[in-house]
Amino acid sequence: MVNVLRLSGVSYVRDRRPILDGVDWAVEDSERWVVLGPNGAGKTTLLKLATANDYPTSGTVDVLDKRLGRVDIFELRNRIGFVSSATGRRIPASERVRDLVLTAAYSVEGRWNEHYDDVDVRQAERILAEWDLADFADHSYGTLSDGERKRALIARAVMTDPELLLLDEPSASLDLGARERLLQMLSGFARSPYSPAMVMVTHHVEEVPPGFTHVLMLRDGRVQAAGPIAETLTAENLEATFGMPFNLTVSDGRYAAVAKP
Ligand SMILES: Nc1ncnc2c1ncn2[C@@H]1O[C@H](COP(=O)(O)OP(=O)(O)OP(=O)(O)O)[C@@H](O)[C@H]1O
Repeated sequence: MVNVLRLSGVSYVRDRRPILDGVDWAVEDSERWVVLGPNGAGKTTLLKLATANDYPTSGTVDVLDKRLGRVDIFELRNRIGFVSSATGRRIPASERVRDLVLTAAYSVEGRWNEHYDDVDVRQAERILAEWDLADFADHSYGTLSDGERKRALIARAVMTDPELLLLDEPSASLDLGARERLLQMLSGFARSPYSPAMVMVTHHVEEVPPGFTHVLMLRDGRVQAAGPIAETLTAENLEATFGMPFNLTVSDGRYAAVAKP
Protein backbone atom coordinates (compact mmCIF):
# COMPACT_ATOMS: atom_id res chain seq x y z
CA MET A 1 0.00 0.00 0.00
CA VAL A 2 1.27 3.44 -0.92
CA ASN A 3 0.07 6.76 0.49
CA VAL A 4 -1.19 8.97 -2.31
CA LEU A 5 -2.40 11.70 0.00
CA ARG A 6 -1.48 12.52 3.59
CA LEU A 7 -2.58 15.54 5.60
CA SER A 8 -1.02 15.94 9.04
CA GLY A 9 -2.30 18.57 11.46
CA VAL A 10 -3.59 20.68 8.58
CA SER A 11 -5.21 24.02 9.29
CA TYR A 12 -6.28 26.54 6.67
CA VAL A 13 -7.10 29.95 8.06
CA ARG A 14 -8.65 32.87 6.18
CA ASP A 15 -9.73 36.18 7.78
CA ARG A 16 -8.61 34.68 11.11
CA ARG A 17 -11.22 31.92 10.69
CA PRO A 18 -10.12 28.25 10.61
CA ILE A 19 -11.70 26.78 7.48
CA LEU A 20 -9.83 23.52 8.08
CA ASP A 21 -8.78 22.83 11.63
CA GLY A 22 -6.28 20.13 12.64
CA VAL A 23 -7.12 17.72 9.83
CA ASP A 24 -5.30 14.37 9.82
CA TRP A 25 -6.17 12.15 6.86
CA ALA A 26 -4.41 9.59 4.69
CA VAL A 27 -5.52 7.98 1.42
CA GLU A 28 -3.82 4.85 0.13
CA ASP A 29 -3.60 3.83 -3.50
CA SER A 30 -6.24 1.08 -3.32
CA GLU A 31 -8.78 3.26 -1.48
CA ARG A 32 -11.80 5.14 -2.82
CA TRP A 33 -12.95 7.86 -0.42
CA VAL A 34 -16.18 9.80 -0.18
CA VAL A 35 -15.96 13.19 1.56
CA LEU A 36 -19.29 14.10 3.13
CA GLY A 37 -20.28 17.23 4.98
CA PRO A 38 -22.69 20.15 5.05
CA ASN A 39 -22.29 23.39 3.06
CA GLY A 40 -19.25 25.31 4.22
CA ALA A 41 -17.65 22.34 6.02
CA GLY A 42 -14.39 22.79 4.10
CA LYS A 43 -14.70 20.01 1.49
CA THR A 44 -13.70 22.10 -1.53
CA THR A 45 -10.85 23.66 0.45
CA LEU A 46 -9.61 20.16 1.22
CA LEU A 47 -9.65 19.34 -2.52
CA LYS A 48 -7.76 22.57 -3.27
CA LEU A 49 -4.93 21.28 -1.08
CA ALA A 50 -5.13 17.76 -2.52
CA THR A 51 -4.86 19.14 -6.07
CA ALA A 52 -1.88 21.30 -5.09
CA ASN A 53 -3.86 24.44 -5.85
CA ASP A 54 -3.28 25.96 -2.42
CA TYR A 55 -1.15 25.53 0.69
CA PRO A 56 -2.12 24.92 4.31
CA THR A 57 -1.62 27.67 6.88
CA SER A 58 -0.05 25.07 9.16
CA GLY A 59 0.55 21.34 9.05
CA THR A 60 1.80 19.33 6.09
CA VAL A 61 0.23 17.99 2.90
CA ASP A 62 1.93 15.18 0.99
CA VAL A 63 0.50 14.42 -2.44
CA LEU A 64 1.90 11.36 -4.26
CA ASP A 65 4.77 11.32 -1.78
CA LYS A 66 5.70 14.95 -2.47
CA ARG A 67 5.46 17.60 0.22
CA LEU A 68 3.53 20.70 -0.89
CA GLY A 69 5.85 23.68 -0.74
CA ARG A 70 8.89 21.63 -1.74
CA VAL A 71 7.80 20.27 -5.12
CA ASP A 72 7.16 21.56 -8.63
CA ILE A 73 3.37 21.68 -8.45
CA PHE A 74 2.98 21.70 -12.25
CA GLU A 75 4.69 18.34 -12.49
CA LEU A 76 2.57 17.06 -9.61
CA ARG A 77 -0.70 18.28 -11.13
CA ASN A 78 -0.01 16.20 -14.27
CA ARG A 79 -0.31 13.11 -12.07
CA ILE A 80 -3.70 14.13 -10.62
CA GLY A 81 -7.10 13.97 -12.32
CA PHE A 82 -9.59 16.58 -11.13
CA VAL A 83 -13.21 17.20 -12.10
CA SER A 84 -15.32 20.02 -10.70
CA SER A 85 -17.93 22.40 -12.06
CA ALA A 86 -15.11 24.96 -12.44
CA THR A 87 -13.06 22.63 -14.69
CA GLY A 88 -16.19 22.22 -16.85
CA ARG A 89 -16.62 25.98 -17.24
CA ARG A 90 -13.15 26.25 -18.81
CA ILE A 91 -14.03 23.97 -21.74
CA PRO A 92 -14.90 25.83 -24.98
CA ALA A 93 -18.47 25.01 -26.11
CA SER A 94 -17.19 24.24 -29.61
CA GLU A 95 -14.69 21.59 -28.43
CA ARG A 96 -15.38 18.14 -29.93
CA VAL A 97 -15.76 15.46 -27.26
CA ARG A 98 -13.06 13.27 -28.88
CA ASP A 99 -10.60 16.20 -28.83
CA LEU A 100 -11.54 17.09 -25.26
CA VAL A 101 -10.39 13.64 -24.17
CA LEU A 102 -7.46 13.36 -26.57
CA THR A 103 -5.92 16.74 -25.74
CA ALA A 104 -5.66 15.77 -22.06
CA ALA A 105 -2.67 13.67 -23.09
CA TYR A 106 -1.00 16.93 -24.17
CA SER A 107 -2.23 18.99 -21.17
CA VAL A 108 -4.10 21.48 -23.34
CA GLU A 109 -7.73 22.54 -23.69
CA GLY A 110 -8.85 23.05 -27.27
CA ARG A 111 -7.52 21.20 -30.30
CA TRP A 112 -3.98 22.26 -31.09
CA ASN A 113 -2.41 19.62 -33.27
CA GLU A 114 -3.71 17.74 -36.31
CA HIS A 115 -1.53 14.72 -35.58
CA TYR A 116 -1.91 12.65 -32.46
CA ASP A 117 0.01 9.50 -31.56
CA ASP A 118 -1.88 6.29 -32.43
CA VAL A 119 -1.48 5.07 -28.90
CA ASP A 120 -3.24 8.20 -27.60
CA VAL A 121 -6.01 7.92 -30.19
CA ARG A 122 -6.65 4.29 -29.21
CA GLN A 123 -6.62 5.16 -25.52
CA ALA A 124 -9.11 8.01 -26.11
CA GLU A 125 -11.45 5.72 -28.09
CA ARG A 126 -11.32 3.10 -25.34
CA ILE A 127 -12.07 5.68 -22.65
CA LEU A 128 -14.89 7.25 -24.69
CA ALA A 129 -16.50 3.80 -24.97
CA GLU A 130 -15.92 3.08 -21.27
CA TRP A 131 -17.75 6.26 -20.25
CA ASP A 132 -20.57 5.67 -22.76
CA LEU A 133 -19.52 8.57 -24.98
CA ALA A 134 -18.71 6.79 -28.23
CA ASP A 135 -21.91 8.09 -29.86
CA PHE A 136 -21.04 11.64 -28.80
CA ALA A 137 -17.39 11.64 -29.84
CA ASP A 138 -18.03 14.04 -32.74
CA HIS A 139 -20.50 16.23 -30.85
CA SER A 140 -19.34 19.54 -29.47
CA TYR A 141 -19.11 19.89 -25.69
CA GLY A 142 -21.64 22.75 -25.65
CA THR A 143 -24.39 20.52 -27.07
CA LEU A 144 -24.06 17.81 -24.39
CA SER A 145 -26.51 17.31 -21.53
CA ASP A 146 -25.21 17.87 -17.99
CA GLY A 147 -24.82 14.12 -17.47
CA GLU A 148 -22.89 13.69 -20.72
CA ARG A 149 -20.68 16.66 -19.81
CA LYS A 150 -19.79 15.13 -16.44
CA ARG A 151 -18.86 11.85 -18.11
CA ALA A 152 -16.80 13.72 -20.73
CA LEU A 153 -14.89 15.60 -18.01
CA ILE A 154 -14.19 12.37 -16.14
CA ALA A 155 -13.08 10.72 -19.40
CA ARG A 156 -10.68 13.63 -19.95
CA ALA A 157 -9.41 13.35 -16.36
CA VAL A 158 -8.63 9.63 -16.65
CA MET A 159 -7.02 9.95 -20.11
CA THR A 160 -3.62 10.70 -18.53
CA ASP A 161 -3.73 7.63 -16.23
CA PRO A 162 -3.67 9.77 -13.08
CA GLU A 163 -2.48 8.27 -9.81
CA LEU A 164 -5.16 10.16 -7.90
CA LEU A 165 -8.62 11.09 -9.21
CA LEU A 166 -10.55 13.80 -7.36
CA LEU A 167 -14.20 14.50 -8.12
CA ASP A 168 -16.01 17.49 -6.61
CA GLU A 169 -19.75 16.76 -6.55
CA PRO A 170 -19.87 14.96 -9.91
CA SER A 171 -23.60 14.18 -9.69
CA ALA A 172 -24.77 17.64 -8.59
CA SER A 173 -27.45 19.03 -10.96
CA LEU A 174 -28.05 15.71 -12.73
CA ASP A 175 -31.54 14.28 -13.23
CA LEU A 176 -32.34 10.94 -11.59
CA GLY A 177 -31.52 8.83 -14.66
CA ALA A 178 -28.29 10.69 -15.44
CA ARG A 179 -27.24 10.49 -11.79
CA GLU A 180 -27.87 6.77 -11.62
CA ARG A 181 -26.00 6.15 -14.89
CA LEU A 182 -23.02 8.14 -13.61
CA LEU A 183 -23.08 6.35 -10.24
CA GLN A 184 -23.09 2.96 -12.00
CA MET A 185 -20.04 3.98 -14.02
CA LEU A 186 -18.23 5.42 -11.01
CA SER A 187 -19.04 2.25 -9.12
CA GLY A 188 -17.57 0.06 -11.88
CA PHE A 189 -14.52 2.31 -12.13
CA ALA A 190 -14.02 2.29 -8.34
CA ARG A 191 -14.12 -1.52 -8.26
CA SER A 192 -11.42 -1.95 -10.90
CA PRO A 193 -8.00 -2.75 -9.42
CA TYR A 194 -6.46 -0.77 -12.31
CA SER A 195 -8.19 2.47 -11.27
CA PRO A 196 -6.32 5.14 -9.33
CA ALA A 197 -7.05 6.16 -5.75
CA MET A 198 -10.25 8.19 -5.76
CA VAL A 199 -11.73 10.96 -3.62
CA MET A 200 -15.27 12.13 -4.30
CA VAL A 201 -16.95 15.03 -2.53
CA THR A 202 -20.70 14.88 -2.13
CA HIS A 203 -23.49 16.27 0.07
CA HIS A 204 -25.73 13.22 -0.20
CA VAL A 205 -25.33 9.65 1.02
CA GLU A 206 -27.59 8.59 -1.89
CA GLU A 207 -24.73 9.58 -4.22
CA VAL A 208 -22.15 7.24 -2.68
CA PRO A 209 -21.28 4.73 -5.43
CA PRO A 210 -21.02 1.10 -4.28
CA GLY A 211 -17.36 0.15 -4.47
CA PHE A 212 -16.20 3.24 -2.58
CA THR A 213 -14.36 1.96 0.46
CA HIS A 214 -13.93 4.82 2.94
CA VAL A 215 -15.67 7.96 4.13
CA LEU A 216 -14.37 11.21 5.62
CA MET A 217 -17.03 13.26 7.40
CA LEU A 218 -16.27 16.95 7.90
CA ARG A 219 -18.02 19.56 9.98
CA ASP A 220 -16.82 23.13 10.52
CA GLY A 221 -13.42 22.23 9.09
CA ARG A 222 -12.86 19.37 11.52
CA VAL A 223 -12.87 15.64 10.91
CA GLN A 224 -16.00 14.28 12.56
CA ALA A 225 -15.34 10.68 11.50
CA ALA A 226 -13.09 8.86 9.03
CA GLY A 227 -12.63 5.21 8.15
CA PRO A 228 -14.04 2.23 6.26
CA ILE A 229 -17.47 3.11 4.96
CA ALA A 230 -19.39 0.18 6.47
CA GLU A 231 -18.30 1.10 10.00
CA THR A 232 -18.13 4.86 9.64
CA LEU A 233 -21.17 5.88 7.61
CA THR A 234 -23.64 5.48 10.50
CA ALA A 235 -26.72 7.40 11.62
CA GLU A 236 -24.77 8.59 14.68
CA ASN A 237 -21.94 10.03 12.59
CA LEU A 238 -24.41 11.62 10.16
CA GLU A 239 -26.15 13.32 13.06
CA ALA A 240 -22.82 14.55 14.42
CA THR A 241 -21.84 15.82 10.95
CA PHE A 242 -25.09 17.43 9.79
CA GLY A 243 -26.46 18.38 13.23
CA MET A 244 -29.78 16.54 13.00
CA PRO A 245 -30.97 12.96 13.51
CA PHE A 246 -31.46 10.68 10.48
CA ASN A 247 -32.88 7.30 9.69
CA LEU A 248 -30.17 5.71 7.57
CA THR A 249 -30.76 2.65 5.41
CA VAL A 250 -28.45 0.67 3.17
CA SER A 251 -29.61 -1.69 0.44
CA ASP A 252 -27.38 -3.37 -2.17
CA GLY A 253 -24.55 -1.04 -1.21
CA ARG A 254 -26.68 2.10 -1.69
CA TYR A 255 -27.30 4.44 1.22
CA ALA A 256 -30.37 6.59 1.88
CA ALA A 257 -30.93 9.08 4.70
CA VAL A 258 -34.08 10.89 5.76
CA ALA A 259 -34.57 13.14 8.76
CA LYS A 260 -36.13 11.43 11.76
CA PRO A 261 -39.71 12.64 12.19
N1 LIG B 1 -10.09 31.98 0.35
C1 LIG B 1 -11.09 32.10 1.24
N2 LIG B 1 -11.26 33.24 1.98
C2 LIG B 1 -12.26 33.34 2.88
N3 LIG B 1 -13.16 32.36 3.15
C3 LIG B 1 -13.02 31.21 2.47
C4 LIG B 1 -12.00 30.99 1.48
N4 LIG B 1 -12.13 29.75 0.98
C5 LIG B 1 -13.19 29.20 1.60
N5 LIG B 1 -13.74 30.07 2.49
C6 LIG B 1 -14.89 29.81 3.38
O1 LIG B 1 -14.62 28.59 4.02
C7 LIG B 1 -15.80 27.83 4.21
C8 LIG B 1 -15.61 26.45 3.61
O2 LIG B 1 -15.62 26.57 2.19
P1 LIG B 1 -15.59 25.31 1.24
O3 LIG B 1 -15.92 25.79 -0.13
O4 LIG B 1 -14.34 24.57 1.42
O5 LIG B 1 -16.80 24.44 1.84
P2 LIG B 1 -17.59 23.22 1.21
O6 LIG B 1 -17.68 22.19 2.27
O7 LIG B 1 -16.98 22.81 -0.08
O8 LIG B 1 -19.01 23.88 0.95
P3 LIG B 1 -20.14 23.55 -0.16
O9 LIG B 1 -20.62 22.20 0.22
O10 LIG B 1 -21.16 24.61 0.07
O11 LIG B 1 -19.49 23.61 -1.49
C9 LIG B 1 -16.92 28.64 3.59
O12 LIG B 1 -17.59 29.33 4.61
C10 LIG B 1 -16.19 29.59 2.65
O13 LIG B 1 -16.90 30.80 2.50
